[in-house]
Amino acid sequence: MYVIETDKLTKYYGKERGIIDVSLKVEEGEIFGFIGPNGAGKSTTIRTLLSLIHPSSGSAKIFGRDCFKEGHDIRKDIGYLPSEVFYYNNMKVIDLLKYSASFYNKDCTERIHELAEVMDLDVNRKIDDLSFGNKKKVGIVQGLLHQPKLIILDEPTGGLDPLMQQKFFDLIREENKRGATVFFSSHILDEVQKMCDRVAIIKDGKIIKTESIESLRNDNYKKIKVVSNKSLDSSIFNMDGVTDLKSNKVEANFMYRGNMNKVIEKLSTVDVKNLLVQEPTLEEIFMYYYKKED
Ligand SMILES: Nc1ncnc2c1ncn2[C@@H]1O[C@H](COP(=O)(O)OP(=O)(O)OP(=O)(O)O)[C@@H](O)[C@H]1O
Repeated sequence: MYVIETDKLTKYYGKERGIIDVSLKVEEGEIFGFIGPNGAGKSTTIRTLLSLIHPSSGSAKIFGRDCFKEGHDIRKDIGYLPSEVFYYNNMKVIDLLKYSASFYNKDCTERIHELAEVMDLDVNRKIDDLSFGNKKKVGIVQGLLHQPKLIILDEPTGGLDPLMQQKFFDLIREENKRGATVFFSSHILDEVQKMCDRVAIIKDGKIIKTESIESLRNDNYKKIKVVSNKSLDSSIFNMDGVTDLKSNKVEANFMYRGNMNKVIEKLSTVDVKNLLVQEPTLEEIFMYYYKKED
């Protein structure tokens, strides 16, 4: 059984595209990244999973149960951290957290204080008096206080300083070790790379790739630079697997995905002065997928 399973999940806002045919499978215990630029459909997918909005078509299950029929029950085992948090400002932090805890059939008091300590949050202050970052911390404690089985994070780190981001990531890793599955939406590649086992890339409402971070890195294209001692006919590199070929009289730069021996064969006709084969950065890998689908 998958913790999250969607099949061709589609949401239109009137005529406006939200998401189209989003099919995802998230396994128990994974930290699953969901990455895409602004407007790609990350929040729409999450809000649909949480049955905060209804899909136009397709299905979604969490813990094997239908999100739309059983949303109310399922949510008790989900910790959700929205990208923006809004509160009744004249409440004290502790009162808000106790109120949130009252939705669950367990005593969360100890966990509230543990989390507040880790996140360096003064629970006796009024929400009104908190900075944006501190309000975000309230959201984090609120999302985790009931020790959820599934944690859904929508762009969670906005507003947190680097130290707090680090503490937050450590906290999420601990929750994951405890057994929680994590669905982590972000447009920040670096944090996805550090945190996640697998990642789905979403663009213009559609999933364009689902892959482990490791194989995204390993099975991907290489950046190749060839410098020749003599003038170089770069058209020899017009072959399957080569993209972005740029050249001048003695130099060729290109991306290559395929059997390296084929490149070496071509190089045997060149008087090579220098050869550079580089792994692309994760950023370049993502840009490659975004561009390829245009
Ligand atoms: N309430 C709404 N009414 C109309 N269109 C909407 C609504 N909410 C989202 N959309 C549209 O749906 C698409 C997906 O938006 P969504 O907010 O899910 O993207 P996102 O990947 O979460 O982006 P961001 O990182 O900017 O939050 C966008 O084109 C957006 O304009």
